Amino acid sequence: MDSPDKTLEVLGWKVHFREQVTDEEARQCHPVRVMAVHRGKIDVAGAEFQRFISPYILGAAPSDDHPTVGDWLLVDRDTFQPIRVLRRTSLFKRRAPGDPRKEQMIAANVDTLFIVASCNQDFSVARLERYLVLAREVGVNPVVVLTKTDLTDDPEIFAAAARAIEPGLRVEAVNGRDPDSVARLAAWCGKGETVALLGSSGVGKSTLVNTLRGSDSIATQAIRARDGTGRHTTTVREMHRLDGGGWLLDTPGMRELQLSDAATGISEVFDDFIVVAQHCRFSDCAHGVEPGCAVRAAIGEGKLTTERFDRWRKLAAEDNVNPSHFKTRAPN
Ligand SMILES: Nc1nc2c(ncn2[C@@H]2O[C@H](COP(=O)(O)OP(=O)(O)OP(=O)(O)O)[C@@H](O)[C@H]2O)c(=O)[nH]1
Ligand SMILES: [Zn+2]
Repeated sequence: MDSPDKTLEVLGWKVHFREQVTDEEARQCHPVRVMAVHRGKIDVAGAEFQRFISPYILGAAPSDDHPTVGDWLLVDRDTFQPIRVLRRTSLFKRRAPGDPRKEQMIAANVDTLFIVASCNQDFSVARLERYLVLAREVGVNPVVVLTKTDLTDDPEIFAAAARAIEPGLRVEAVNGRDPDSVARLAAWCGKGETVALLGSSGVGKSTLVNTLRGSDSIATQAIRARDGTGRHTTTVREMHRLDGGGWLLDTPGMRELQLSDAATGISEVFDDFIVVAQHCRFSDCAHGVEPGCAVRAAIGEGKLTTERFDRWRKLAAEDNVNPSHFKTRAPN
């Protein structure tokens, strides 16, 4: 597969996937992307076709990878039987409702995660930090999107607070209803790029999706009018085409995602604390009243802030799967 087909590129085919395909597989298989997952069948698109096929990989154990929306899959050229799932760039998953031991896959191969918040009283740095931790865990590039700029006199105050969370964090402020304003997000929504959105209820995710899609096909209004709760529900797991040539993954589970075992993500978002804490006198320092605490010292010198320290501690405490990661070194 030396020159990936243009059609595949439109679907999001990248070097990362092409490199995984052996010469023999290239002769015997088609790479296809899972566009939608239905009960008992998946909708896949390849270089010159789109069709429903069986989701079952012959000989796969229940614990093996099975295809989810966004996945790249190799299928037999003649039978369209799925052969294997290509290694993902990112995977959103959650504990299965009703069975915490099981994991449920939500979406694969998302390039960019739009973390959506609004420029009003709902804005919360702590919440943004939680979503950033999640993005790190999943392996997607996070972009903070601040909506409702038209409802505030000074969106820059919100943007500055978001940018202060970590160096280099991309923050874009938009009026979600205005296509010209939402065009700021075009860089991440171009040909073959896959995006997903996260954010709390009412921040403007559906509005943004509609503007990005250039249509009103995820109609907030109709659903709202019917159930009156203001809740918007998407019922199928599928990829949606964006105006700019990209893809949007907006599956039901996506919006309900919670932080679960975000240990790795927390240490990346708070790596400045982790680095300083390595200089605490005691390896199990709780950064409270211990003598020789480097974290307290850095806060005293104004190098670290109390606000972030509190958020770090809070997030770490919530991570009940692996509470020990608040300590910065493994116990000897
Ligand atoms: N003025 C203004 N209103 C907006 C903007 N974005 C969204 N809204 C409005 O805010 C309300 C909530 O927007 P939605 O797009 O439904 O929010 P959501 O995040 O999808 O909410 P859930 O479906 O509950 O998750 C709607 O009345 C939108 O019209 C914006 O940028 N400016
Ligand atoms: Zn300490």
